[in-house]
Amino acid sequence: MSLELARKLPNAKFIVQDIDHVLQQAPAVWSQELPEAVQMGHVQFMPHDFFTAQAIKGAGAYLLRRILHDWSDENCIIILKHLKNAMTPSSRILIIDHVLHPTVESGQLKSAPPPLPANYGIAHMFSIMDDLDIMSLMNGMERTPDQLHGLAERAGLTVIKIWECRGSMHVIEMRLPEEH
Ligand SMILES: C[S@@+](CC[C@H](N)C(=O)[O-])C[C@H]1O[C@@H](n2cnc3c(N)ncnc32)[C@H](O)[C@@H]1O
Repeated sequence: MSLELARKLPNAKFIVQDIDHVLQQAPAVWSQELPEAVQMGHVQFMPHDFFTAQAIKGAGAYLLRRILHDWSDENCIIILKHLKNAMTPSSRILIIDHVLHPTVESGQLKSAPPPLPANYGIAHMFSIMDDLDIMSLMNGMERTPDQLHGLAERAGLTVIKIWECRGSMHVIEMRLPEEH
């Protein structure tokens, strides 16, 4: 996803993190797909275990695409707390995952008009199937807006907005809570 964003945002800087043996494949892909970003130093590759402290402090955005759905709540809270400790007030975490839309409305997602169920019924099937897949494969889960708010709260963060996208994956924006 960073590669596609780098195409759209040619002046942005990206630091791609993953566990070492996975990350080793990234430079060749970027060099082939977007060599100008590599040549201009707009992308760096940094091995990182997200269960350890985040070395990049005060990034504009920490992007987690299809990461949290692999993990239990307890592990997600560890991942989020490490990011929280690296954030400044202008930083945000952008989580890209399926967001489960309850059939009885969520209040935080746009509902289908009656008589359809609030989540458009079968149109939401893929997210629910993905929820079952990820539970059986990884002991993970897709989450409802309330569950995402719960994770944020337990990690000491705030969900600012769930950005609804045309597909079934949405962008959940979290920030540090405002100081009072
Ligand atoms: C479902 S893939 C998502 C990859 C990518 N974000 C995407 O959207 O295509 C999950 C990624 O998490 C990485 N990962 C797993 N455990 C990790 C850890 N402890 N620290 C950092 N990355 C990890 C995997 O290597 C894999 O690349």
